[in-house]
Amino acid sequence: MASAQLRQIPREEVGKWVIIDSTVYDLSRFKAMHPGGLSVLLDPEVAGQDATEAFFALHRYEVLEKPQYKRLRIGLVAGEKPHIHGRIAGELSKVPYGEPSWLADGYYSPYYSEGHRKFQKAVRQFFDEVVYPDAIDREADGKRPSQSVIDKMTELNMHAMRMGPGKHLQGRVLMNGLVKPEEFDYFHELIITQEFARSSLRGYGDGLLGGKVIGLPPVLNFGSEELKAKVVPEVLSGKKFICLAISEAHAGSDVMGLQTTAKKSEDGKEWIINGSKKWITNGTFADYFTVGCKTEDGFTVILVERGPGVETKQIKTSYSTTAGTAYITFDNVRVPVGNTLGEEGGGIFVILRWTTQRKVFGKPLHSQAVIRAKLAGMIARAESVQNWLENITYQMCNMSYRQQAGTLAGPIALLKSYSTSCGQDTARDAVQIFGGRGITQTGMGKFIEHYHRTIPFDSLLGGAEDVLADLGVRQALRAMPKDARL
Ligand code: HEM
Repeated sequence: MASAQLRQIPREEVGKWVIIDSTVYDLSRFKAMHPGGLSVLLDPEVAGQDATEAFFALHRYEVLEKPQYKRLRIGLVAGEKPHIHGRIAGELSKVPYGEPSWLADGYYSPYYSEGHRKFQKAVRQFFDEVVYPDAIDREADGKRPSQSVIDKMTELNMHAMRMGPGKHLQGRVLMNGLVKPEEFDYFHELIITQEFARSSLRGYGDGLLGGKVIGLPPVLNFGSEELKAKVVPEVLSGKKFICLAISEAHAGSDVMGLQTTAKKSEDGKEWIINGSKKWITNGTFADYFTVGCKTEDGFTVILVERGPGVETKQIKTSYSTTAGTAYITFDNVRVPVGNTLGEEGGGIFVILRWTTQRKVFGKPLHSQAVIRAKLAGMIARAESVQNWLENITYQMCNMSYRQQAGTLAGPIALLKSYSTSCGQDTARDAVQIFGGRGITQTGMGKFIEHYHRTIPFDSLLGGAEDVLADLGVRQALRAMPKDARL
């Protein structure tokens, strides 16, 4: 803050002005424009007084940071210094349980090295300074994330890092050289994912090539060399967007019930695709579509480039339009057979392998036991999810890709289901604690309102909660020893 240039005003001379956090504000010209009205500012407990407590009971800190309100500052109370702060770019929160325990003061973790810590700090700084301001603006205007943010992410190779460890990182400078490609592991990926979530704006986060995280792996793992050489660099440099187009109006998580068809042309050189897809993240602005199709042999995944016969329309969901959620129609779209990802008829393998891995009053309020009980539940849920997540990440760091697919699909499905159900419980509790503010899109409870509104997405995307939990249990049942008895 530019407090250094502000003049010193003795407390007894503050007169008609107002003090907030040892800073003196002249509200005379602002009064009539105050969104909270005039009368509150004329209240004898506010006008000419220290209104710090009253102010922070009603506003988020960021209100004071806005340039139009910064101009109302005229001085500092002599001999005092402001000490209240909001979000400080790049810094860790000191609020208990406000960070995963490995980032909390005095805690240890077997999973993270000094290198991970430096990496986390740099990623947070980047998110706070570059991503967060754009997230706020785009949530407000509903437009797709700014290309300038996508380009800055490209400079750090963030798009490539979001795909996890692997060959696609070779030869790249990651996070300005902070981590070598061969050292990048699943904990680095986890750090990026969690910093993404911290921006608190669910739709925007998905808008930042969220479709790529699920749409590109089938290309990387099952595409021909020719296809990869063209598509992967374009997508990882943020120049083109890709999305995963599986679900349909008739079939959500039920992949085998899809109705979009792909038939071979007479000369056998092309696929001809017809059908529609619904709820496709990034679809409105995607250049490539990883499409699940019904074919003669079963279910086949095919990469489609935007072109004749492909149409995308925005779907208005209860999260923001920044995610580009689309309804897509394919009308006799012709695609070279070389765009087949994996085996013809082998599509279920291509998709399931990825979707199961997707993660992804008077007295203070806390003086009431019922509120503390809610907080206890919220803390326990967040801590248990984080610990389970770190354990699975650790297993991933030590298993081959094949072992991960075989051993971890069930636990990941259960963890995904558990974490989104915890998230929904926590969102409900948070709204109860915040009251009306928790259902208001502006002001103090805006992130609670946003979270409560958007958490159901996570419980549905990548496999509905109940379906995934059942998948996890079925995998466990298959592994039951045949000779074990009670
Ligand atoms: C620098 C001084 C102030 C500024 C710049 C300011 C600005 C604002 C803004 C931008 C809002 C809209 C709320 C939001 O969406 O976050 C608001 C609401 C409000 N303000 Fe202020 N305000 C100031 C001082 C005060 C003071 C001293 C009081 C008296 C206690 C007050 C009482 C209120 C009330 C009651 C609301 C409505 C809150 C709600 O809708 O929940 N404001 N103010």
